[in-house]
Order: sequence, then structure tokens, then C-alpha cells
Amino acid sequence: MSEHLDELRGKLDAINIHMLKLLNERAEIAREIGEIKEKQGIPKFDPIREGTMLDELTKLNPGPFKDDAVKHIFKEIFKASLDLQIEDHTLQLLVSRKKQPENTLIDIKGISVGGTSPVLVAGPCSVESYEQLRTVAAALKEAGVKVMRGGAFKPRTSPYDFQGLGIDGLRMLKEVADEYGLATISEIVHPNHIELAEKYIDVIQIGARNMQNFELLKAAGQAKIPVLLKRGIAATLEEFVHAAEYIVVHGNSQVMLIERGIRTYEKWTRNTLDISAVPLLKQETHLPVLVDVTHSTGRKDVYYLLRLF
Ligand SMILES: O=C(O)C(=O)C[C@]1(C(=O)O)C=C[C@@H](O)C=C1
Repeated sequence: MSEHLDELRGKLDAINIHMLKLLNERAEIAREIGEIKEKQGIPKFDPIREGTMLDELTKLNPGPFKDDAVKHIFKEIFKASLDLQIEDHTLQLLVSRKKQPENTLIDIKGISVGGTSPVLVAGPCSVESYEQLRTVAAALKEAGVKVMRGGAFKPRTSPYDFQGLGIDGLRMLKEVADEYGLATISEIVHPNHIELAEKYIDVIQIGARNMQNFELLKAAGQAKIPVLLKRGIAATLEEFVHAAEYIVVHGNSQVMLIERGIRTYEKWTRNTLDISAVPLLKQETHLPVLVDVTHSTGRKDVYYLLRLF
């Protein structure tokens, strides 16, 4: 009896090895399909194709496995193939931690971002006047904050809202920051603004609304100063990471990501701060990850400083 059991188990062992070989052969083909899809920009997940294969398999199923069991097994195989296709792809991204295991450190006028020490950035949403800037700069200096952020170009939801002081605002920001020995971050909204940014500010901010402005991202890739890229209001983390990749692949490896809250059904805050994005972005990329706690809540009673990690 036990001899027969051993014999049957031996047969299963041989079948397992054969199936393993076939599964890996299949995986190689799926990987190749993944590369073609990547080049052609076709989504990796194809539920219609999976459905067709499942129909064909259940039609030809001789049993004794029931159709549901066959479907379950093959769905797992499709999922594993899909994971392989996606994993291969993230491996290729320059911003991926798989590509560069160590953290990218960014130097802003001697301040290191992306290492173990937290860095605080704060400042007015819009640059409005010298008086306003000097009041803020003095308070920042007093509080030990070394980086001032202020908006000169303000892409507003409503065309009737204050659109910012533009180039004059950048000049004012630089003048006051120099007076107080602060570094500056400010948003630019057009690819032609790169030279202007290099002249007046230390870090280019790309705002949430422009996260997928690909011409702007490409231009920022040519800039010689670091870029702070904000997550779009409805962007997935994958889209966010790809937007950063645009900048890096065009030549600028000094990119910082900032989680600034996403749009949800919540009404008590302006946006919902997606805090889980922080460890995930740290895990998937080697870029510094910052958190905008003020703009995400939109309430100064909740937080009043922009905290960067
Ligand atoms: O046929 C494809 O398009 C594949 O990418 C291969 C495959 C599979 O493993 O069979 C993998 C993922 C897709 O969701 C569908 C099918």
C-alpha cells in the first residue's frame, strides 16, 4: 500500500516539475507580451483576453476539476503574469528604488533634503508685498525655518481670483530671501519660465494642476535647479511617480515629491491628506517625499506649518 502511495507521489512530483517548467515558459511569454504592451502604451491588465482564455479552458475542461477550480487556478496564473509585467516595468524607471536603493539627497543652499533630518518649509501662499514677505521671512528666521515658499505665478481655479505678481513676485521673493539668508521655492507654470526660475529661485515647484503638464515636466528636466513636484488632485501614485520620471529622464535627477492631499468626498477639509502615500512613495522611489499639511487641510486652525520629511 505504502509502495503504491510512494509511486503516486513520485508521479505527482514529476508532474509538478513539468508544470513548473511550463508555468515558467508561460511566464517568459507573458513577460515578452508585457514589453510589447509597454512600448505600444497598451494597458497590461486585459480582462477581456483573460475572460476569453477562461471560457476556452472551461469549454475544454475534461475534469475531474470543476470549472470553478480551473478558473480559480488560471486567474492566479494571470495575476502572477501581470505582476511580473508590472514589476519588470517599475524596475526600468529611473526613480524606482529598485534602480537606486539609496535615498536621493537634494541640496538646497546647503540644506540637505531626503536624509534623516526633517526639513521645514513655510511661507505665504502668494507673494503679495514686500511688507508681507519681510514679516514672514523674519518669523521664519526666528523659528529656524530655512526655506521660504511663496507663489508668484498662481494658477487659480477661478480666473477672477488673484493670479499672482508673476516675474515681479519672483524678484521680490529673491530680494527678501537674500536679506534674511533663506532659500526659496516658487511655482512656475510655463516651460519658458525655466530660465527665470534659475535666475530668481532655488527650487522650482510644479503645482498639482500641472502635474501632468508634460511639456512643463520635460522643461523642468532641463533645469539646473531642484524641482518640487506636487501630486495632482486626482492622481494615482503610479501617475505621480511617472510624472517624476518625466523630469528625471529629461536630465534633472533633483526631484522631490510632495503629497498635498487628494480630492475625496470629505468636506471638513479642503483635501484629504493621503498619508499612506508617504511610505509607499518612499518604498517605490528613492526621491525625497514631503508633506504639505497646510494646503491639504486648507485650515489654519489644524496646522500652520508646512512640514517636510
Ligand atoms: O495576453 C496578454 O495580453 C497578456 O498580457 C498575458 C496575460 C496572461 O498571462 O495570459 C497577462 C495579463 C493580462 O491581463 C492578460 C493575459
